[in-house]
Order: sequence, then C-alpha cells, then structure tokens
Amino acid sequence: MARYAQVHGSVALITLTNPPVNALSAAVRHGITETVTRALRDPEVKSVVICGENGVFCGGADIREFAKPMGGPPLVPMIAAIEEGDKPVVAAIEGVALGGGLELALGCHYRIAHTKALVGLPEVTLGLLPAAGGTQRLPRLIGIAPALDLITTGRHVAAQQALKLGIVDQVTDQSTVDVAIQFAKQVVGQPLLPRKLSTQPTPCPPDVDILLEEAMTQVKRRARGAIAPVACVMAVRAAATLPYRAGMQKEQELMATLFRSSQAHALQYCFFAQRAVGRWKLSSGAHSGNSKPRPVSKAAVIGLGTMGRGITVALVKAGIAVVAVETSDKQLQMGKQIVSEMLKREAQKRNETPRLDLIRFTTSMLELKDSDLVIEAVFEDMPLKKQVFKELSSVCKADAFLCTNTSGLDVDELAAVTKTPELVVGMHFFAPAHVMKLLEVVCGSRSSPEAVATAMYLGKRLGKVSVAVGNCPGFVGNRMLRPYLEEANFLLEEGATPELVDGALEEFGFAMGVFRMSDLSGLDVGWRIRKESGLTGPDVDPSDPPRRRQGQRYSPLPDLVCEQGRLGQKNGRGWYLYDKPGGRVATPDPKIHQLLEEYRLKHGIRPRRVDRQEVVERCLFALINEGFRILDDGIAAGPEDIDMIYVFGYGWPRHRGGPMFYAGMVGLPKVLERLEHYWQAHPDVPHLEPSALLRRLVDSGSPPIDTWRDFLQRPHSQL
Ligand SMILES: CCC/C=C/C(=O)SCCNC(=O)CCNC(=O)[C@H](O)C(C)(C)COP(=O)([O-])OP(=O)([O-])OC[C@H]1O[C@@H](n2cnc3c(N)ncnc32)[C@H](O)[C@@H]1OP(=O)([O-])[O-]
Repeated sequence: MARYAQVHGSVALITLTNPPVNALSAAVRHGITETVTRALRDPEVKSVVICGENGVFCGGADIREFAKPMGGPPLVPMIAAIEEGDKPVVAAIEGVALGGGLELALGCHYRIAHTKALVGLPEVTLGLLPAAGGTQRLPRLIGIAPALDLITTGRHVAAQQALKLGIVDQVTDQSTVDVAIQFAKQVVGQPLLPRKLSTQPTPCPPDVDILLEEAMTQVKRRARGAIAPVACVMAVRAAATLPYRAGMQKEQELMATLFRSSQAHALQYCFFAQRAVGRWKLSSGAHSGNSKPRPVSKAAVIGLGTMGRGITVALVKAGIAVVAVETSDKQLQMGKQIVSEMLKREAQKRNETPRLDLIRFTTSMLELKDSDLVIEAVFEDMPLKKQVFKELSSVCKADAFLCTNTSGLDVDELAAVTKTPELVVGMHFFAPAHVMKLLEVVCGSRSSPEAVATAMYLGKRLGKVSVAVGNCPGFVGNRMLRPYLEEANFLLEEGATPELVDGALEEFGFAMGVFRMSDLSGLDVGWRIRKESGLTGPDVDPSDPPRRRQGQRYSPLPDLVCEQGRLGQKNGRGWYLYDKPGGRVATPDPKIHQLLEEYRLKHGIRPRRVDRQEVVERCLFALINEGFRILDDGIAAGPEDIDMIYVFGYGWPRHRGGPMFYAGMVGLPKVLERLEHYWQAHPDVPHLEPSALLRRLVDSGSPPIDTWRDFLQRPHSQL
C-alpha cells in the first residue's frame, strides 16, 4: 500500500498508506517496490519523495508479521533498489521514522524531517537488530560511537538532535512534504554517489577497537542476559571492520539467530501486552472503549512521605496543579523542601524551569474543596486511612474522585466510609513514584467506570503503564510477591545464603535479588506488617511451634534480623553489610552467616546444598502459581496484565516476558511437575500446591498464552 503521484511535473511522490503508523507490511513493501520501479523507469520523473500518510513517515517493520511465515518482497533488496537508482530520492519524515522506517530513509539519498519528528532504531527493544542495513548504513553516516549508542539502546532521537548527529539533512517546521519536493527538484543533477551510504567508508577513530570493546562490556553489564544488545555491538563492529557486503552478511546472520530466539518472542509479546493492558474491561460490561475519563486539572496529595512526595512530583511533571497536605507544619516544611529539590533535579535533567508554582503546600484539608481528584498517601494503617477518607468525603466537592495509594489494603472498606463509594478507586504507585512506570488501578466493587477510566487515564498522563486490577489483599503485584519472599526465606533455613539466592535471581535477569531488594525497601516495613497480622510479636499464638504460624510453615528469620537492629540499607546493615548507612555497596556479612548457622542448629535443621536451579524454581514458580490463582479469581483480566505489572513494577527482566509468559516458555507441564515435586517435599507450604488453573491448562494440552482467558473460572469478575 503505497500511493503514487507525479507532482510539480517531474517529482514522483510515494506515500506509504498503512495506518496508524504505516508499518512496512508485505503489502506496503510490495507497494514501495512497485512505485519506486515506476518512478525510476519514467523518463519524465527526475527525482522522488517518499513520505507517509497522516503525518507519520513509518513505524518500521510490521511486528505482527514476525509471528507468521515471511511473505512479500524483503526489505533489504527493496531499500538497495532505492539507493542504487540514478534519481535522487528524498525521505520526508513526519511523526516517526523508526526501525525499518529509518532504514528505508537511510536508503534514500536525502532526509528532511519535521521539527517534531522522532527517529530511531528500536529493534533492540524487540530482541532484534536493525537488519535492513541499519547497522551498516548508520555507522557510515554518523560514526561508530553515536551509532552504537542509538542501536544498542534503541532510543528515539528528536529531529534537532538528529540534525546535529547528521542523520537528517534538514529540519523544517513547515509542511515537510512540500519542503522535500522543493529540495528534490533542486538536487537533480548533483552527484549521487557520495549520498549512497553503502558505497561510503565507515569513519573510524584510531582507537575503534577499544571503543567497541568498551561498548561490549557496557552492554553486557546493562543487558543482564539479553542477547540482542550484544548482537548489535557485533553488527556495528562488522561495519567498522568489513566491507559493506560482508557487513550485511554478518548483519543477516546475527538477525537470523535473534529472530528465532525466545527473547525476541518475549520482547515482542511485551510490546503488544503493554498496549493491551490499556484496553481494560470491568465485569459490569464497562470498558475503555465506552467509559470516558473526566478531566483532572487540580489534584491533591495527602501525606508527604516517600510515596506522597513522588506522586506530587509525578503530577507536577505532567503539568497538573497539586494541593499537597501534611498534618503538621514541621512535616509540611520537610516535605516541601524535599519535593522542591526533587522537582529542581527533574527540571535540570530536562533543561526546564521547575514548576514549583503548581504546588500549594498546606496543613488544612479545607483547601481540598475544589480538587478534582485526591490521592491519599498516608501511613499504611487502615484506621488512619479510614479517618482520612471520612474527612475527605466531607471536605471535597461531591464529584471529586477519592483515590488511595494503599499497597494492599481493602479499597472497599475505605470506600464504605465515604458518601461516594463509586468515586473511590485505588491508585497504587511504586517507589520512587515519579520514576517507576507502573500504576495498579484497583477497582473496588463499587468503583464506577468513570472513576476507573479517570485513574487509568491519569496514569497515562503521568507516563505510567496503568493496569486495572481487582481488590484483594496485596492486589496483583504484592500478592504474588509474598510466596516469592517466603520461599527465599525457607531456602535460607534449608542451607542457602542471601548471596546465593540473590546471585541466582540476578543471573536470571533481575536487577536485584530478593534480599538486596528487601534491604533497599527497608526490613522494618515487612516486620511491622507481620506484627500487625499476628505473625510475630506479642500477638503470636503461644501454642504455635516456632516455625509455624496460622497453620502453615513460617520462617521467623526476617524477624530475627530486624530484632538485631538490622533494618537494611538505610542503617547500613540488613541481609548484607553496607559501606555506610544509606550506602549502596553490599558485601556478604559473616554475622548473617553465623545467625543462619545458629538458627539451623537451634531448630535442628541439617543444612543441605541448595543450587541455583532450585532457587529459581522455588521462588519463581511459587510466584507464578499465585499468578494463576489471581487469574482464576478474576483479580487480573489476563496474563498480559500480570506480566506488565511484573515487568514495570518489580524488575522482572523484560526479555523473559513477565512471569506468566515465562511459565509458557518453560512449558506448563514442567512448571506443574516442579510445583508438585516441591509441594510433596513441603506439604506445609500451601502456596506450592499447584493451582487449579495451571492443572486445567495442562490437562487441555497447554494452549498458547493468548487463549488462557478461555480457561478462567470467573474472568475479570473482581474488576
Ligand atoms: C528486517 C527487519 C528489520 C526491521 C525491524 C523493525 O523495523 S522492527 C519495528 C521497529 N519499530 C518499532 O519498534 C516502533 C514500534 N512502535 C512504536 O514505538 C509506537 O507505536 C509509535 C511511536 C510508532 C507510535 O506510538 P503511539 O503511542 O502513537 O501509538 P501506539 O504505540 O499505541 O501504536 C498504535 C497502534 O499501532 C501498532 N503498531 C505500532 N507500531 C507497529 C509496528 N511497527 N508494527 C505493527 N504494529 C504497530 C500498535 O500495536 C498499536 O496497535 P493497537 O494497540 O491500536 O491495535
């Protein structure tokens, strides 16, 4: 699908027409091949302009086609034919030129971009590399170092920066197509060879080997097991060291390996899953397509602790006015100072002025009377939150949305103390709230579609990936985290060390293992919650044996660590020893090893060798098992929702697609078999008992993940 027109007498205008992003589907490639051939053959045509319909040049190869057998003309010869032609071809870039879209533009002899256009080679984020000549042409155009940066990160570059880098020849704020047509007329007759990138040498600095080696070390460190960034460096190395043809051959070989990899499948699944979670649906039949969000121009945040401060900054960054409320002047001043510093840092990064004027700091709840939406972010304590919600219900305007940032408390219980339970919804942010991309939007049983739509849309405005979830203790993310944490503690009891467990999880791809993560969050947080729920402290049932609570296995190890005053990174001692309070350099602590030995001795546990495979299986399969329960309970609409929560909120390695996708990759029968094995060995650990949904799926022949919804008992019933 490409339209052909002859304009200004001698210019052929080829327009890609495949909305919404003019992806290079087989039909588009066919259209380009045909129209370019026509233009090159027509003696009246002296030059060519390629553009995209509806203000978008091209979003790259059609990602949906990757899962199907390849049909239509391939990209490489199609682009080569453009470059090799004897008439100048100008790319008129509006909107985006990404991936294959930019590679198409690099095959053109000139590139003109609109000031608002973005260009980039994001293939690496899909587990691939720019295999339509991008790894060979871009280094020839802009040099090795900047090409490595763009190709290994996949980042998008704004038009002005693209101009500075030399990717585009001209930037305009006028009609890009008109400018390109004029330009195309002017360059007729000028020598074309220097504009044919494949014929040009790659400019290489004298220390190119060192540069490439450093790049390789850096991507390996950053990639945490992802293979595409490594292949990208290898392909750019080929551009630096081999002639064009041999470089292209290398590019194709590397691409062939990546294309078949499970990582590419996982990353492409994530691309579509990220977009799918925006299409939410409630059990009432309301959905994103029929429920309108209400505009939020003035928001309020109650409580300026860590979460409240981050939420305030996120709102201000999105240009939303905020009333920030604290209980005492002292707390308010402290909150104000920290928020101001955070905003200044954020603005500095973006070369902007901090919008402190958008915030009104106050200790008076009365100032909330004209807020459209309030986010409560006080201490995680139900009576306190209820008191806040009662007050909000009386001081806010009648149609204000009342949101809670609770990380797991009952949203319905809070809604019940208000006059407008239909306007109450959970907005669970993740720390640091102005940075982390995830927002769980918790739908209470009485939350209205408008309230859900407004919270989901607000999340999007804040740059978050918003996922609608049902209301149950811990919602989706924290509910699944519990078995993960418990298994890690049980492994310590049985013979592992924190560094062994963390090492296995980091090797799997997590940025931080479970114990490093707990140290970072602060060990006292979980300790307080366990005390409140009677798992430790004075409320423990005295008849409970030391390693059993409420009828199941319990590990008091984390409580013992806290009792020794080890609260994590913040006071320099937790599961690890840190270089200083608040320091980040963790070293294994012999005192923790001693504590583990004494503990095992005291409880008569003979330590055994725990290997990395057991760590991964026990921790992750327990977490996945809970994910299946969540699906069957109707708390999450589909596996994509769970996966995006884990990828964006819990550091699950994206190249493994999220826990549910990973289960499918490992094979559901294998997950079931290992859970059964561990459950037999630990019958007092209920979370190891394979979930009914997992069994049903295996009994049904382990169908692909996109059909799992058909097997749910009560699909999204709690939404
Ligand atoms: C030899 C091969 C070498 C080349 C490899 C490549 O080029 S790899 C590719 C390299 N390119 C990339 O990685 C770019 C990927 N795309 C993007 O980054 C963004 O979509 C955007 C910035 C282009 C537009 O952002 P935005 O927020 O305005 O919009 P949005 O994101 O919501 O998308 C709207 C709809 O379009 C859909 N769709 C989009 N792109 C593609 C595609 N290429 N294909 C198919 N579909 C695509 C998207 O799923 C959604 O569909 P839905 O859910 O409505 O059914």
